[in-house]
Amino acid sequence: MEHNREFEIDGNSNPIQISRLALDIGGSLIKLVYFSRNSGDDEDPPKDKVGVSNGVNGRLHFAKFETAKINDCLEFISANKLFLGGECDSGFQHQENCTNDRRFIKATGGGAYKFSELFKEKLDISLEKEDEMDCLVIGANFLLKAANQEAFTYLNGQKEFVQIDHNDLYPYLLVNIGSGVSMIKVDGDGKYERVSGTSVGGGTFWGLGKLLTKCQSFDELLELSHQGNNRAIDTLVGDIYGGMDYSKVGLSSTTIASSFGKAISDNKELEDYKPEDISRSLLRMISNNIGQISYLNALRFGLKRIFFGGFFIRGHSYTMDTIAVAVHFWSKGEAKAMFLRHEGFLGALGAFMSYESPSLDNLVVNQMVPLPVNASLVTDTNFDTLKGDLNGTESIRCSIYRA
Ligand SMILES: Nc1ncnc2c1ncn2[C@@H]1O[C@H](COP(=O)(O)OP(=O)(O)OP(=O)(O)O)[C@@H](O)[C@H]1O
Ligand SMILES: CC(C)(CO)[C@@H](O)C(=O)NCCC(=O)O
Repeated sequence: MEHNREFEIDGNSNPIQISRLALDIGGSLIKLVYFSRNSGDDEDPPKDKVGVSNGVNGRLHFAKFETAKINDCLEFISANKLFLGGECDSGFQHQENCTNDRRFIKATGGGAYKFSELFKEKLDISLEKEDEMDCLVIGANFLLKAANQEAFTYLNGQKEFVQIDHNDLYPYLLVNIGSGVSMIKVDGDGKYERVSGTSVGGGTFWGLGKLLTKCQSFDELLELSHQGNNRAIDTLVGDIYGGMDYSKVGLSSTTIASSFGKAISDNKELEDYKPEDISRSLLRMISNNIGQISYLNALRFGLKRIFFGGFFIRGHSYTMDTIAVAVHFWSKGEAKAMFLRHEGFLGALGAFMSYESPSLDNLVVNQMVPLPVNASLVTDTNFDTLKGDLNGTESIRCSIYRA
């Protein structure tokens, strides 16, 4: 059990009980959300109106694995017995008492179809499939309503949390930047339409970046972009206009006129460019493009708020800044780009929320209190297969109760 502190025997020697695991198996990453109930007496369980205990306290945990390393994920689930919850879990029973022998976990994303057999074969688990878009919307609505300090704006390096008025949440545009990008107009709980998408997304950044820079990991590529200068490769308006702005149409000399445009005229080979400059140009090109398409879709439907999720963003300042500037620029300040702390976990959370336990009519997760320790979504760490990377240490205190 040394892989993940959350599974250690606690101070009272009570094993922490894991119940309810959900997966989002995407083109690039597998996201896991699971609930561990508190081991004992540290907090009173939730009570109903007449004071009868009707729930359990615990923590929501988040972890992720590269889809290409799905065997690490299977090993993680197996080693930590994450599947013991599932249907057996009522949220109230001890797992030892569970007599149900059918094991299933909720799963969404394309991989829920692609890897269904693998889960059956290796873990004897059935994946109960939930629609990817349904899950994204459920996850986003849930976070926007239930979580403290979930949505924030990012402008000029400043992060500002946005207070969401539950009565004035809809409509909004949800832009999920995964391997590809989905744009979803959300009108309410379960009311949405996928209005657009683009194949130029996170997979494009990582895929092209890998080819062009020889980086071995996404983190390395992202890290490189910090030190790069996109002007080394991008053609700016000033490069075309002899250093001047093209002010008649509102283009300053520093605006990118053509991403990677200098590669044509420079007469250089790939090796002559610094990998950090390539990474920066690529990140800027893709973020800009997504910001612009998002704004155009918001405009189509008169939406003022655009929430961006997906693991491409990765809490990365330059990515968020570029997207926010693009939305601000194209909308002339009318539309607002907002980001979500749990960016990449929307789908997995949606799958998690879709459990219908026979003994729980309505599942409600409340008391979302981000933990001050280990709760940062912006600390970049290297991928650790058994812990999941970055958000593997993230957990949120919450309660599950019968509504
Ligand atoms: N450790 C990582 N390894 C690979 N890609 C990463 C990593 N961290 C962030 N990314 C970025 O996140 C993207 C995947 O995001 P996300 O997990 O939200 O989508 P997905 O579910 O895999 O994709 P899709 O929904 O299109 O199937 C990658 O394409 C890459 O740009
Ligand atoms: C195919 C999905 C939905 C899989 O998550 C995603 O990668 C995506 O939205 N791609 C963009 C496809 C398009 O609309 O062009």
